[in-house]
Amino acid sequence: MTPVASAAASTEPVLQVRDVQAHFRTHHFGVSRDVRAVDGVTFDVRRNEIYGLAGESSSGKTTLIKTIAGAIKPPLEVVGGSIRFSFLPDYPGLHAAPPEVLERVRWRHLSYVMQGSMNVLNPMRRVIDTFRDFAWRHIGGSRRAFEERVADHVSRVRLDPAVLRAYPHELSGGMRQRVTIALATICKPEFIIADEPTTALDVIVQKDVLGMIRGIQREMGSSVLFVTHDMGVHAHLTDRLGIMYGGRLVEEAPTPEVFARPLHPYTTYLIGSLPRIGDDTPRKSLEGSPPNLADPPPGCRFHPRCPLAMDICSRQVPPMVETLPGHRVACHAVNPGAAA
Ligand SMILES: Nc1ncnc2c1ncn2[C@@H]1O[C@H](COP(=O)(O)OP(=O)(O)OP(=O)(O)O)[C@@H](O)[C@H]1O
Repeated sequence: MTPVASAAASTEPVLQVRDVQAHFRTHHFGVSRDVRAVDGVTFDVRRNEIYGLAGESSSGKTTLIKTIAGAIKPPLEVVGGSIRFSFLPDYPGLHAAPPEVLERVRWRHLSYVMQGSMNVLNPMRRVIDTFRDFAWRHIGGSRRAFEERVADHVSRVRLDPAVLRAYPHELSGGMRQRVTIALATICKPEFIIADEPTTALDVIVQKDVLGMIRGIQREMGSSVLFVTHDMGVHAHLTDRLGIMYGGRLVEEAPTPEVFARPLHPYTTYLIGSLPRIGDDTPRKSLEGSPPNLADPPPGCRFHPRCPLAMDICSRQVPPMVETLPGHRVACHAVNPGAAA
């Protein structure tokens, strides 16, 4: 693997998401339902950075990355916006690209690490066969040279190359997750999408796997879109962080800035609810429940739960404003007059 200079993340976007809307649309017995799971999301992921997406359950994180990954199946529909990758500039999203283009792009330019490694590992086949299926056509060369490269690569994620001859069920959860990281990185893709990849692992293995993702990303200079509800993981791993609430992005900033200076009241709550060593004061809980995205509240979707809510909040959607350099937030209380 060729090391790539990796000081600060460059500002050039590899992914440009613009006003994306993805809804679950169902029609049962003459009744139509439109769940606005992703409703107007705009952000960039730059070259050589780990961009985190956070937010509580049902905020739309998984739907957003499924949409970005082109994994759109009914009832999910992309109803607006565009998702442009630098390596696929001619299509407004993977969902709009023909299958032969996707074949070319997947694993080579874009790969995934998902929760539950069994999704990608075929339980009936040895691990090496999965590597052959996904990566050989991109890497080429003789079978022997390919297998040597795979063996070398799995040792980088601290696995004994003997795992390549094993069936997935013979490996522990942590080992399987390392195998999926090795699979996702063997072709040195420019972009890696990771959805809660460590959530099912115990804390020690989780730390190890996160360190590995960071190490490989730095070395390859690739970009990672990393989704987890775990703010502690974001604090340790991501470079920039987007906070989702009710299908929308409500705040975005470099990760240390989000933790040091959260501006949106929802982000303040998320950070305030993190446990701290030596601090026994009870954590603040948030009144109310997440919005019903089939019938979301008008204006700011957070207003029914917001301690700072004003009259305008129930009437107008707050625009996302760059309130401080590199720090965007969508809140009428933080940016008074911005909606005018
Ligand atoms: N197949 C589906 N049909 C209808 N609505 C759905 C479907 N899948 C998800 N939703 C709805 O879309 C919204 C966003 O869900 P999503 O899973 O994207 O959120 P999330 O932030 O990833 O949550 P979690 O962390 O629990 O996975 C929720 O209101 C959810 O109920």
